[in-house]
Amino acid sequence: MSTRIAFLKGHGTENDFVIVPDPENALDLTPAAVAALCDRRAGIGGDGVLHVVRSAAHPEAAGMASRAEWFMDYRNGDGSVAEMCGNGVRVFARYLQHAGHVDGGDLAIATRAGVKTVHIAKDGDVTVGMGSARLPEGAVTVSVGERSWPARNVNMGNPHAVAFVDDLAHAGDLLAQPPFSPAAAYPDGVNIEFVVDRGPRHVALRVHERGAGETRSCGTGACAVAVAAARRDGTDPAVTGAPATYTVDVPGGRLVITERPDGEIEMTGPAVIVAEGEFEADWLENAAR
Ligand SMILES: N[C@@H](CCC[C@H](N)C(=O)O)C(=O)O
Repeated sequence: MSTRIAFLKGHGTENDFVIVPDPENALDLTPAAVAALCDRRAGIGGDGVLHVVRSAAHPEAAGMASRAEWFMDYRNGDGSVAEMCGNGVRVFARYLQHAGHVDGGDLAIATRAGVKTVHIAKDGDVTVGMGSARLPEGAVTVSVGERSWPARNVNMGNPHAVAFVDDLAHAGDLLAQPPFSPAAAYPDGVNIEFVVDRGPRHVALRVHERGAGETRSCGTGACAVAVAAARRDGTDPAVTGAPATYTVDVPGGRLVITERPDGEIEMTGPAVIVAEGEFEADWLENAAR
């Protein structure tokens, strides 16, 4: 019998992840292995993998080890690497609590987009200090079928294009990557959010995630949407001097995003562990061939 490898399954607003605890970074999680784990028919199924590694044991995170014991080595469902995952970091924190590595309250988690501060509240929600957004200049256009929309380029550590539309149905089938231009705006690909208004400082989105297709939620995407909406609505905290809070409905639930005048963004939402189990190392090796 081959070695058995522990995993958990979790989600944040139905953005779902296979969680692979690997404190000493001993597993060879190739892109093909990640894709096999995330396969919804032949694997465990998920939008991505949360590879849980001690920062000191990972070459990309060793420099953050003094500030954050754990590194979220995030992979998209197609096996590609991403800089950051907003829903993932909440679920990662929930896993650390579930496994007894941390109590509730405040902790820090290393990501490829830097160290993120996390607060696990007694009521169950998790709040993440997401850092600040970058807003690269330049017009961007996204298309679905015959329709095109101007989009705002927002970088939350990972790249986003935010398009305000009249009706989320106009976004059509988001399984395939919607075309965008100019290509040079996003040399490494992009996550695309389509957004409608629901009320004052209340919006709803659908998203095509780079490396995963249409998902039920995207935390960094919700932050990018709140930032774009604040610039559109004249509530940019850097201009008004007051925080701007947006409620962002996603197909899988609701996230609340606050941007402060200093640019810092906080995201609050649920994080749930739904199952835990084991898979055979041999299965993964064969599936990843
Ligand atoms: N679902 C995530 C984002 C995951 C990474 C993204 N697909 C990318 O490639 O940048 C979130 O909640 O932020």
